[in-house]
Amino acid sequence: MDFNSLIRGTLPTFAANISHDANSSAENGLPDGLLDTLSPLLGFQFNPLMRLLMILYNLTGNRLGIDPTYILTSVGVLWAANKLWAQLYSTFYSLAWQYFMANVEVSNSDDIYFHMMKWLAAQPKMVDSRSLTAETASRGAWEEEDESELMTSRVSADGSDVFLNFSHQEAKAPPRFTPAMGMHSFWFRGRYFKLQRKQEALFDPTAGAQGMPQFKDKEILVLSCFGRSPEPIKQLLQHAKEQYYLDHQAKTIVRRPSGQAMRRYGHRHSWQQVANRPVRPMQTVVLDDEQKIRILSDMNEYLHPATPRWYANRGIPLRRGYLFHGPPGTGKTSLSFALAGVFGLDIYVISLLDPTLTEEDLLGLFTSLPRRCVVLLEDIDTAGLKRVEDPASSSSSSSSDDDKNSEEGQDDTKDKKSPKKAKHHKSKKDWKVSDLARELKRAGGNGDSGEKKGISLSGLLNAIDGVASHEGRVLIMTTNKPQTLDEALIRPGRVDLQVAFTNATQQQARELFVRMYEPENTADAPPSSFSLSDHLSSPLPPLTPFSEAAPPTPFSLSSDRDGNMTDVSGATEVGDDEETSPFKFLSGTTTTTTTTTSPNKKPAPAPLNLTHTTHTTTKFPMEDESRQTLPATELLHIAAQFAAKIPGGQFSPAELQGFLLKRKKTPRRALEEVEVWVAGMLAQKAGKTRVLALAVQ
Ligand SMILES: Nc1ncnc2c1ncn2[C@@H]1O[C@H](COP(=O)(O)OP(=O)(O)OP(=O)(O)O)[C@@H](O)[C@H]1O
Repeated sequence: MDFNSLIRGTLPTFAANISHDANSSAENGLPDGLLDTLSPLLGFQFNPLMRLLMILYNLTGNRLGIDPTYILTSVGVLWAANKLWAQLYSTFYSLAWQYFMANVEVSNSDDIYFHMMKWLAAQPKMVDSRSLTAETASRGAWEEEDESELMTSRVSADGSDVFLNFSHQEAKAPPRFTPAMGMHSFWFRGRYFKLQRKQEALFDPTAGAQGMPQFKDKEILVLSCFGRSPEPIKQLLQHAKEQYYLDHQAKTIVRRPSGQAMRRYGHRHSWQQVANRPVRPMQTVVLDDEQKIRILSDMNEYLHPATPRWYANRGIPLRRGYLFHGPPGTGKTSLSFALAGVFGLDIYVISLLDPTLTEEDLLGLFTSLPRRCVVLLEDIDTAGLKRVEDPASSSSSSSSDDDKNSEEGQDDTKDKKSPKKAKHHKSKKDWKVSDLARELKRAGGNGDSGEKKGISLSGLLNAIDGVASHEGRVLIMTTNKPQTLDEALIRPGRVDLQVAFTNATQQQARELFVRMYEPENTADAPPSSFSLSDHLSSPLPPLTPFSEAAPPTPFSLSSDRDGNMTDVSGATEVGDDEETSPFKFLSGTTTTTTTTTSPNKKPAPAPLNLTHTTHTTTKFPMEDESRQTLPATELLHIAAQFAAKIPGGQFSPAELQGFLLKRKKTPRRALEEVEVWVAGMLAQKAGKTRVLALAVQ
C-alpha cells in the first residue's frame, strides 16, 4: 500500500507536507520509502496513535532539524541500558544478599514485628519515604495527649457551664505511617540497612469458621545489612524493643486469653494484650503495712534469680500462690495490680466464667505463660467450680492420695451425712432413664451432645499445678467468700499466703482522704529497684485528738529472717543515719542493693530495716480555681475530722472512694456532707436496698 497516497486521501492538509517530507527525506536522513515499508508492519493505517507518532516523527525531522532515527535509537539504547542495569543490579544484589549480607526475618505473629514497626514509624527518613502505608493509630485511655489537639470546641449549655467536646477527636488524631510493601532502605548508627516488607498467604487447614480450611495472610519483615554477621541487625532489633518498652516502663500490661480461634495456635497466640495501664503505686493501696510487707517480701524472695535453683535442689515445684479474700471493694484487685507494678511484671487475667473456656484451653493458657508474671484469677467463688461426680466410681475414690480424688471421697462422706444429696447416689440397679438424664444434665452436658461445659475443680487444679503447668508464675486468686472454697484449691502449695481485706477502719478512711486531696505525684518511671519504705503508706499522726498540730511520728519496722515484724519506733530523728540493707527488691530483672534509713542502728543480721518518713512540708499547686487548696497541716486536721465521722468497718474503701471522688476538689465540702452520707448509707445497708437517695450520693 502506498502510504503517501493514503495520507493525501485522509489528511489533505498534511499531504503537502508529507509529499514535501517524502521529497526531502533524503536530505533529512530518512531513507526513501521507509515509511511505506514500516507503515503496514506497524499497523499504521488503523492505529491513530501510530498516525500521531508519524506526524510527530515528521515534525521533528522537518521543524527541529533533528534526525528522528537518532532519537529513536537513543531511546532504545537508554531503555536497553536500563534493562541491563536492572538485570545486573538484581544479579549482583542477589549474589551480595546470598554471600555478603546478613538477614533476619521477623513475622507479624511475633511481638518484635510490632516493636520494629513502631520504631520505623518514628524514623523521619521513613516517614518521608515515597511508599508508605497509612494506619489508624489507636490511643489507649491512659496515653498522654494534648487536650487542645483533640478538643474542637467547648460547648456552653447555658452560658455558665462549660462542657468539653471531643466529637472530632478521631479526625484530629494523626494516622501512623509505616513502610509499604516492597523494598526500603535506612541508616541506623552509621550502617546501611535494607528492609523488605512482604506478605505471604498461608494455608491453614483449621483456621476458618467451624474449622474450615482457609488462606491466611502473614506479613514478614526481612532486615538485611552488609557483612556476614547479623550482629548489627540484632542490635537494631534490640534497640527497637528497648524503645518500645521505654514507653511501657511505668505501665502494667494486662493480658487476657485470646479468642477461641487464636488460642488454638498456643503459646504467644494464647494471650492478647487488652490494656496498658499506668503502674498503680503500692502506697495508694490502703492496707495494713504488715500485710503489705509480708507479701512484698515473699514475692521478692520468690522472684529472686537464685530461687529456682533452691527449689530444684529440693524437688519443690517453683510456684507461688496467694489468696486475697474480703468483702467487695476492699482492694484485692488493686493490690494485685500494685504488686505487678512493683515487680515490673505483666498481669494475666483469667475469668473462669468465660463460657468459651474449656479445661483444655485453661491448660494451654497456663503452659504458655512467660517465665515471670502475675496470673490473676478473680472471684473464684463465683466460677461455679464443682467436682465432677461420677456415680459409678464414687464409692471407690476415697483412698487415693491425690487431692482431687481424696476430695471426691470427702464429698461422698458429706453426701452420706446429707440425705438430700444421698438421694442422688442410688445403687446402679435402681437407676431409671430419667435418673440418667438428670445426671447427664447435672454433669453440664445437654444429654445430646455430651460436651461438658465450664471448668471443673479438677480441671483448674490440673492447670494450676498439673505436670504440664508452667513454673515461675505468681498466682493470685481473689474471692469474697473464702469459706465456700474447696480445701483442695487453697491447700499449701497452691495458696502459700492468704491476705485478708476488710472494710475500712477509721485510720484507713483518713488515709484515703489524704490520698484523695494530696498534691499530684508527677514522678515518672519507677526505679528499677526500691526499698520497702517506698511502698508503704506515709504515716499519719495518731487519729485522736485530731485538733493537735500533729507532729510527725516516725516509726520503723524491722523484720528478722523469719519475717517476724518488730516495731522499732521511738526513733529520735528521721533519716539521721543510712545503712545499706542486704535485702534487695527486684523490679523487672534488675537487682540493686537498696539503701534504707534506719533510726535504730541495729546490727547487720536483720535483713530488713524500714523507716517511714513523713511529708510535713507538702505544697499544693494552684491547678484549678475551683480546687480547694489546703496547707498540709489543715489537710491532716480535716482528714482526722472526716475519719472520726466514719464508723470503722462499715464501709469498703471503694464506697469511701466513691463518696470522695464526687467531691474530689472540695475537701471541706466532703467533711460537711459526710455525716448525711454515712446516715444514708447505713440506712440503705439496714434496709438492704440497692437504691441510693440523691442526698446520699
Ligand atoms: N484498700 C484500698 N486502698 C485503696 N483503694 C481501694 C482499696 N480498696 C478499694 N479501693 C478502690 O476501690 C475500687 C475497687 O477496688 P478493687 O477492685 O481493688 O476491690 P476488690 O476487693 O477487688 O473488689 P471485688 O471483690 O468486687 O472485685 C478501686 O477503684 C480502688 O481504687
